[in-house]
Amino acid sequence: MSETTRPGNGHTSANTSRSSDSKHDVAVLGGGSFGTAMAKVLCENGHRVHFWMRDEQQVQELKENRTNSRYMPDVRIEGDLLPTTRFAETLANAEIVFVAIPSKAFRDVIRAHAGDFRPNQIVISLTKGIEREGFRLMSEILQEEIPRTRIGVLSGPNLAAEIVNRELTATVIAAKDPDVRRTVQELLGCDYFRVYANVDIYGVELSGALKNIYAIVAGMGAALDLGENARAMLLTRSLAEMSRFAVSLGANPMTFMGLAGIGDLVVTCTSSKSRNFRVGYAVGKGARLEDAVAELGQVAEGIHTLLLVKEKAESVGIYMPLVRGLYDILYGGASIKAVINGLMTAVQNSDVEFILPRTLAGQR
Ligand SMILES: NC(=O)C1=CN([C@@H]2O[C@H](COP(=O)(O)OP(=O)(O)OC[C@H]3O[C@@H](n4cnc5c(N)ncnc54)[C@H](O)[C@@H]3O)[C@@H](O)[C@H]2O)C=CC1
Ligand SMILES: O=C(CO)COP(=O)(O)O
Repeated sequence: MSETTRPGNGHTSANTSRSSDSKHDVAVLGGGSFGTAMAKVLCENGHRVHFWMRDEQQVQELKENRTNSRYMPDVRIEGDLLPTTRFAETLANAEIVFVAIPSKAFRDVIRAHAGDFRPNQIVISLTKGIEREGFRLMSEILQEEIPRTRIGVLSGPNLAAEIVNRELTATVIAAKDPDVRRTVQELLGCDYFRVYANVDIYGVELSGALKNIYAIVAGMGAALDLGENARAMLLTRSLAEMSRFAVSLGANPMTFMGLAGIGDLVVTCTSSKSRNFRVGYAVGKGARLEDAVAELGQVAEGIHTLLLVKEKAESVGIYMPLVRGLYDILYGGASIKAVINGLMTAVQNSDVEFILPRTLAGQR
């Protein structure tokens, strides 16, 4: 569908989809696919967007052509956009800061510039990953590095490639502070982008990171053409496994019924627009993992998240057969066929373990 005929696209130029009358200074950190998508929504909503990235060439291209062709070819960002490589300048006037830096670099970037954040500034993580050291989520890193800011997490079924075309999308803002939730809803919400609220920061953030693992699994399943029943089984057992893990670490199980849980799992496990799905698909077709990642040229967080979750699950004793199977394929040299066979012939167990605990499922 073209931009001009899309249902959510009742407008063709900047400022016409703004949800609130007032213009705010906002910052977006990270010039990749998702930073670009969020900068575009914010510009179209009429805000002044200070857009930080490390690459001077990208900044020049955005200034001259209003495009970021490395990550979003053919997409123009209209409106009040101020791209820069100067971090302090980005934050100086921003009321709210959105961070779209991959998890591997997240702490380093925030720590290096911690002094530039102001007390009470709102800082929202858009990143769906986990830090190796201490199994920290991005909001926990923000809490440690810039504790005097007000922190939130945005997560949901949000393929950047669709958002930049104004395809109808919903997301979740998770924050304890109602003012933070309201501010994000007002700044980002418009006729193609809806923002729902949650208070379970840990559940929203963890599910965003975990679903990347299952998108790789789903990509593999698609490459092998396992069938529709298998696709439904994989998706549902992925949900069971990720919620088992997250709930045992303190998340609210109900979060998995929402957009950040099942919503994000569905979109990434069924779409070839997901980079994690594409990596799984390539490996399922016989590519080596390194080649699949190199070919992608963008971040696929699930590759790293898998290692951390496998380690964590083993250390705290959480049963995660899909994580274990994917790990054996990607890092242990196991054949996909052998892993599938192992999963299908394992002890038969409970469907919904919040109703029938796994330990009781085999008893009569
Ligand atoms: N692309 C998408 O559809 C969505 C992505 N996300 C999440 O957003 C985060 C960022 O992903 P994308 O923007 O898609 O990745 P990307 O691969 O498109 O871009 C990554 C960006 O981070 C920058 N970067 C990497 N290391 C850096 C450093 N040390 N300092 C400064 N910049 C650095 C790169 O230069 C690049 O601009 C990931 O955690 C991803 O899971 C969340 C929702 C949707
Ligand atoms: O998180 C995403 C959509 O919600 C994007 O997924 P990928 O990182 O796999 O592209």
